[in-house]
Parts: sequence; structure tokens; C-alpha cells
Amino acid sequence: MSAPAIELKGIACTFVSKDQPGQRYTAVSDVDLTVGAGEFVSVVGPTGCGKSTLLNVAAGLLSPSKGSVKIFGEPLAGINSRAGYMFQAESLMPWRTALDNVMAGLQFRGVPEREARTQAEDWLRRVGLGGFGDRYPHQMSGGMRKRASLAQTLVMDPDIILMDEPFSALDIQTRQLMENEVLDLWQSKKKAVLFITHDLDEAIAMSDRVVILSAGPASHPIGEFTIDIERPRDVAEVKTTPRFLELHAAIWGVLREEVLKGYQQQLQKAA
Ligand SMILES: Nc1ncnc2c1ncn2[C@@H]1O[C@H](COP(=O)(O)OP(=O)(O)OP(=O)(O)O)[C@@H](O)[C@H]1O
Repeated sequence: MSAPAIELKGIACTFVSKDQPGQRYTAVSDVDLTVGAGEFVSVVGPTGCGKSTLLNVAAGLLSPSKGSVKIFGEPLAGINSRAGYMFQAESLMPWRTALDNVMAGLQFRGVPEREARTQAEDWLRRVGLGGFGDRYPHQMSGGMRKRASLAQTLVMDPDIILMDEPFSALDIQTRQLMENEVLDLWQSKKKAVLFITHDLDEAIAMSDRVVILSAGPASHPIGEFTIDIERPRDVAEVKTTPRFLELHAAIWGVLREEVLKGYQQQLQKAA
């Protein structure tokens, strides 16, 4: 059997506490998490539980205080060069056109200009921005900017895609379109995806597996569900199927308590 794309074992991350100076805060502890090659895994959990922390560990942007990270069976040292990232925040450089933004990573990698341009144009077409390569980010809608970011990530042909609430800033219709587009692209390329979201509907509709994290501190996985809904899926249609509703009820049964705990903690911090 081939090694998983991502394998986190016994991960703990401890930070200097933001709320209590001089104290340390253990955000996550005892986290085992794997994503198989070609698998789409979502992580859900209450706000502030450590979802982004785990993504940053898989990206190699954050070195864990404890535990090991393997990428396709190899220990990760430094930045995860097999992964592409898509975060909630805008990733486009405002002074570059959409085409130049999509080309940038390839140029950085040393791909010759003409080849980089051809590949970038191809990806802009695939994400529905064929005629918009000369637009600057401020001349595009939020949905178009997300599409350009997606092209910017996928043009690098990463084996792993790390996504941290990539569509949370979009209106619901644009969001559903983008989710379906991501699923289509994923279906054709079958990369490993680690997807972080607050939205349980989105997690179930998109994923092969949903992992639930407990409320912090020392957040860790407390449940995991295989999403045995057939593909291809339409994210809007799938939400009306009996199996989706069943899975939703089962996962929410585990998640609800943690969300309430997370919410109480936020209130206490704010008080
Ligand atoms: N660099 C840091 N220094 C101190 N504390 C940190 C740091 N990074 C994260 N934390 C803390 O660790 C906890 C987990 O943060 P993280 O951003 O991973 O949670 P999250 O589940 O992604 O949150 P959200 O759902 O709100 O996006 C939070 O309490 C956060 O304040």
C-alpha cells in the first residue's frame, strides 16, 4: 500500500498564551491525522480549536512542539514543497494582473516565460477566467479573485492541496459554484486535499472523510465519518438526499457539544 499523502502522528502545538502573558497554551495535543493520496478530507471543529494550526503543520509553516509529520512517507523538514495552499485571505498580488499572478509561481520555479504563460492561460480558462487574464485583482469580483487564486494554486500541479476556509467570504451562490468547480477539478486530478471549514454542510458535501476536533485547549480528533455518498456530486443537490441528512445528524451529534464549549470559551475571553 502506498504511503499516505499526509501523516500527522502525536502532534502537539504549544504557544505563548495570547490571553495570559507568561503562560503557555496548548492548542492541539495527541493529534493523529492522515490523508491518503487522492483523498479529500475535511476537518471541522469549534472556533479556535486548532484547525488552522494543523493545516500550518501540514504545510510546514509551523513546526509542532511534539509529534511527527510525514509527507508521502518522508519526514517533513521545512516547507512542504509537495503542497499548494489556498487560504481565506486574498493571495493575489494587487500590482499584478490575473495572468501574471497565476504565472508567478511557475516563474519562481524557473519555468521559461513562454511555457509559464501557456500553462497559466490554460488554468485561467479551466477556472472560467479565459478572457480575464489582463484584469487586476481590484477589477475582479470576489468570486473571480477566488477562481484566480485557485488557478494560482493548481497551476503548480501540487500533489497535496491545503485549503483553509477558502470560500467563506463568498456569497452562497458563488460559493456553491466554486465548490462544484473544485470537486470537478479534484475528480479529474485526484490530488490529496486537506480542507478546513466551519461549515458542516460544506464538509460533508465535498469530502470522502470528515474529522471532528474537540474544543481546545489540547484539541484532538474525537470522531471521524466516512462520507459514502456517490460521486460525482453537486453540492446543492447532495444536501437534499436522505444519506446526507443522516450523516449530518450523526456528525452534529458529536460536534454540537464541542461547538457549545468553544462558544462559551469565546464568551469568557470576551468578558
Ligand atoms: N502563533 C500563535 N501564538 C499564540 N496562540 C496561537 C497562535 N496560533 C494559534 N494560536 C491559538 O491556538 C488556538 C487555535 O488556533 P487556530 O487558528 O488553529 O484555530 P481554528 O480552529 O483554525 O480557529 P477558527 O475556527 O476561529 O479559524 C487559538 O486559541 C489561537 O488563539
